[in-house]
Formats: sequence, C-alpha cells, structure tokens
Amino acid sequence: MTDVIAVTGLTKIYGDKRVVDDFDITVPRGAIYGFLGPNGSGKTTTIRMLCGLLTPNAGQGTCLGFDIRTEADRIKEQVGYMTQKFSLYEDLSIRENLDFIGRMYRVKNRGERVAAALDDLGLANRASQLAGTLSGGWKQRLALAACLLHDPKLLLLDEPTAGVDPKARRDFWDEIRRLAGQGVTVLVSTHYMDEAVQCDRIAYIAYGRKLIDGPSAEIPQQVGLETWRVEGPDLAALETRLKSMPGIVQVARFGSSLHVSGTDRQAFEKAVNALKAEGTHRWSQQIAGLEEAFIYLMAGSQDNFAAAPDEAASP
Ligand SMILES: Nc1ncnc2c1ncn2[C@@H]1O[C@H](COP(=O)(O)OP(=O)(O)OP(=O)(O)O)[C@@H](O)[C@H]1O
Repeated sequence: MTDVIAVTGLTKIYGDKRVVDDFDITVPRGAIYGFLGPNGSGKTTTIRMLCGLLTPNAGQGTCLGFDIRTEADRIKEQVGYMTQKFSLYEDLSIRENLDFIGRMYRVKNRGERVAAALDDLGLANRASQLAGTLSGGWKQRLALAACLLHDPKLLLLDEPTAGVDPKARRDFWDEIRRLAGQGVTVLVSTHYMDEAVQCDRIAYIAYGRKLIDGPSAEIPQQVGLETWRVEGPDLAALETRLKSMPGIVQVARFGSSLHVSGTDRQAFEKAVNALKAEGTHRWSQQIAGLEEAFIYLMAGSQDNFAAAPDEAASP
C-alpha cells in the first residue's frame, strides 16, 4: 500500500448545507499533507470522515487500507488524531492522562511507554501536575505525545499549533518532520503560511469544495499569479491607488515593499506600466510564491460563514 488515504466523492450534508462536497484526496505514505482553508470550510468534518468518526452521505475510499465506511474501528486503532480543541482531561495529571490513553489503546508495556513519553516531553518531574494548568505550548506537546503513544501510522492534526508561540511551533514542526522521516504519514490542517510551506503537498478547501491540490512548490503556478515588487516612498498611498486599478487582484505588504499581483496578464501589465512610467517607485518582477498564492486564495474565500457558497466558487 503506497497511498495511506485514497478517497473520492466524499460528501457530508447537514440540513440543507453541503459542508463537504465531492471531495477527493490521495495521501502517499510518509507525506506531510497540508490542509488549508478558511474557517468553516469543512476541514474538521473531512478529517473526521477520513478516520471513520463520521459517516459520509456519499463517497468512498480507504484509510490505511481499510474502508472508511465499514472498517472505522480498524482505522481508529492506527490513527493518532489531535483535535483542534485540547481534548485531554484538564483535571487529571499529565501522567494520568497518558496512562488513560495508553489503557484505551491497550498499549503494551504501558508504564514504560508513559515514562518514556514523559521523559521525551521533558515533563517527568512535573508528571503529577494537572494538565489544565499547563501553558498552550505544553498542552499541545502533551496532546501530541498522547496521540503518539500507540505508534500510529497516520497522524491527523487539526490546527495543532493554533495559539502557540513561534518557538513552540518550530519545535512542533521539527517533531513532525522527524516522524514523517520514520514513515509516519501526516495530514495537518493549518492557517499559518510558514507551516504550509513545510508541507509536501497542499489541498485548499473552501465551502467544502477543493479549489486546489498539488505539491506545495507548484501551487503558485497553479494559481497563476503575475507579481511585481514595489519599493519607494509612501507605500500606503500607492497601495490605495493600486487596489482601485483594474487588473490588480492583490496588493500585499511584505516588510518595506508591496507585492502587487494580477491574473489577467494584459490588464495587469497595463496597470503596472502606467505606474512605472511615473518613475516614483522601484519596480522588479517577482516569481509569486506560496505566500502570495495563499493570501490570494484566502482573500477570495474569506470566512465561510460570511457569504453564500455560490459566491465562493472561484477565489
Ligand atoms: N454537527 C454539525 N451539525 C451542523 N453543522 C455542522 C456540524 N459540524 C460542522 N458543521 C458545519 O459545517 C461547516 C464546516 O465545519 P468544519 O468544522 O468542518 O470546518 P473547518 O474548516 O474545520 O473550520 P475551522 O477552521 O473553523 O475549524 C461549518 O459551517 C459548520 O458550522
């Protein structure tokens, strides 16, 4: 089995709303697969269908070689799922939480495994502390340790670093890469661009529909942005002007420069050439990166609660 996840047509309907609509995904073994999209776009619902926690209204496929509809129990045994909200018991100690998870998964040599996890975490001397008293970064590390206790082959991480400081996020990603190097497959949802860049592949979802999917290095090309970088005086005023010009679809501030993008080459170049002719700023052509592509996609779909699905069909 080379594909750890292979599903097609996944659909989930709540009331009259298709919160996940005809979703396909293939995740190869050992990949770090980024799952991006605005709030309410259906990422959590999809993750839950993939591991058999939710039954889809339509669609089929396998996770870890097991049928997502009929073999959910087998899938759950081999998946480590880190939920968006801290899901350990705040009023149990760190050790009690790990021990409880170990029991649930019938982990062999449980005492040793829990002790090793506490050592790895650097929490051995605080094992009796209540989990609820840990800081956000430590809670996240504990949650990751807990979902690794049974040696899962697949990690499903739902916004694991939300609200965590940059150092803790970096450490977390070092650990994710180490695990992927050992052959663990990782599907991770995130809103952070610096994390998206670290993924081998990315799927972008809005209103339950997949808008784009590919190797992260190829996403900017798929989005098709032409980009220029502008430096010079009074960028705020220039930004306002640029935003009102036809052909310009995005103006993003990057430090002391603006990255100006368009998708219709002719209209875009006409706008850029008019401003360049004024001679007030330095213009240099830029290859659009994942960051520009991501800002563009996010801007096009904003928050999924804010508009009707038909308005989100294209970014
Ligand atoms: N049990 C449910 N009943 C009704 N609607 C639901 C249910 N679960 C999720 N939804 C709706 O489905 C949509 C997708 O939610 P989901 O949590 O999957 O999105 P998400 O992309 O994970 O969002 P976020 O980034 O905010 O976590 C939302 O509009 C949500 O309100």
